[in-house]
Amino acid sequence: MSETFMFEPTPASFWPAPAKLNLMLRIVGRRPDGYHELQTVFQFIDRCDRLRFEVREDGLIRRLLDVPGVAPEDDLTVRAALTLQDATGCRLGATIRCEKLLPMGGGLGGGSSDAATTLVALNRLWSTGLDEDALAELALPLGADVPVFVRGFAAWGEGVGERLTPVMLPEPWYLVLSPPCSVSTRDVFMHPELTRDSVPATLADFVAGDVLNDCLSVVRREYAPVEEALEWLSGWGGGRLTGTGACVFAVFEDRSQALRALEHCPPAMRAFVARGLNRSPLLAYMDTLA
Ligand SMILES: C[C@](O)(CO)[C@H](O)COP(=O)(O)OP(=O)(O)OC[C@H]1O[C@@H](n2ccc(N)nc2=O)[C@H](O)[C@@H]1O
Ligand SMILES: Nc1ncnc2c1ncn2[C@@H]1O[C@H](COP(=O)(O)OP(=O)(O)OP(=O)(O)O)[C@@H](O)[C@H]1O
Repeated sequence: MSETFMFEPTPASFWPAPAKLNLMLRIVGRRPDGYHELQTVFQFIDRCDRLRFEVREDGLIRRLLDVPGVAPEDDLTVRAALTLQDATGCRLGATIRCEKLLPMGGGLGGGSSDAATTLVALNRLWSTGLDEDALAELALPLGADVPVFVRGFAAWGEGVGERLTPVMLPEPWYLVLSPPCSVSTRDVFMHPELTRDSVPATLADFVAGDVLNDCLSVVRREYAPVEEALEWLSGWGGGRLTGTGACVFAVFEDRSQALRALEHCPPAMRAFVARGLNRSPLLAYMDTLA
């Protein structure tokens, strides 16, 4: 059996930073600043990074655990905390402990979600009192995926992912494969052969089964492990790419079917089973603090 990591509930003392899946992704244009205009459907899954925050009186922002290959000043949790300090003039600081369980460069949005959880958590712990719209505005410059994690609802996304319309979707089980490679979002968006002029779709098209991801052909050509994962999933009803990859996923109506597929997963492939969620575990965690 492959190396697997099953879902473990996030202990109550941790702030969760859940992963997302892009259930479809169309690239419908390019802005003058080079960013691409997208249409996408975001849904959360119940697999999360785990964060803890300690408020400091000295105003400093400190990171407790290293994220491999990411300098402290580039860490999205640190940048999110500094952004909130700047925006509010808050003189408090924080020590941030971020336990990474989500693969990096996987298209699961782990770094973006860490940033969103930091904004939401420190806004509460520092009593800075920003509302959701203000936090989402601070979120966007940190990354195109950060606003959806701040808002916490499965969404139809347009623009660069900041124009979000909440959607209620089925909440199936997913088998997520994490191929042994990291895909740079920037490299995929820079690729000369990327499709950039897809005909815009509607949410109704998605619901009717149009689950195209325009990054797929470039990513499967450039990254052999992604291609291998997709080939394997073709025997289980077919796989899809999330974001720019590298992770791919298949959809199952119930958990036991997903677990059966997981048991047959090739040994070299890291994989896990997760539940689709229309409401983020971050919001559920906030409910427990009320
Ligand atoms: C592919 C998605 O994950 C889909 O949800 C997101 O659009 C990417 O979001 P993200 O990782 O937060 O991306 P960012 O950190 O904002 O951008 C990384 C790089 O990807 C390119 N980029 C990103 C998003 C976008 N709509 N067009 C782009 O061209 C830009 O070159 C940018 O420098
Ligand atoms: N706390 C963090 N956790 C993960 N990555 C971080 C963090 N801070 C900065 N980064 C940088 O952000 C990059 C993207 O990380 P992330 O794990 O979000 O990728 P991703 O899942 O492909 O995201 P997306 O789907 O949003 O493109 C990393 O390669 C890393 O350089």
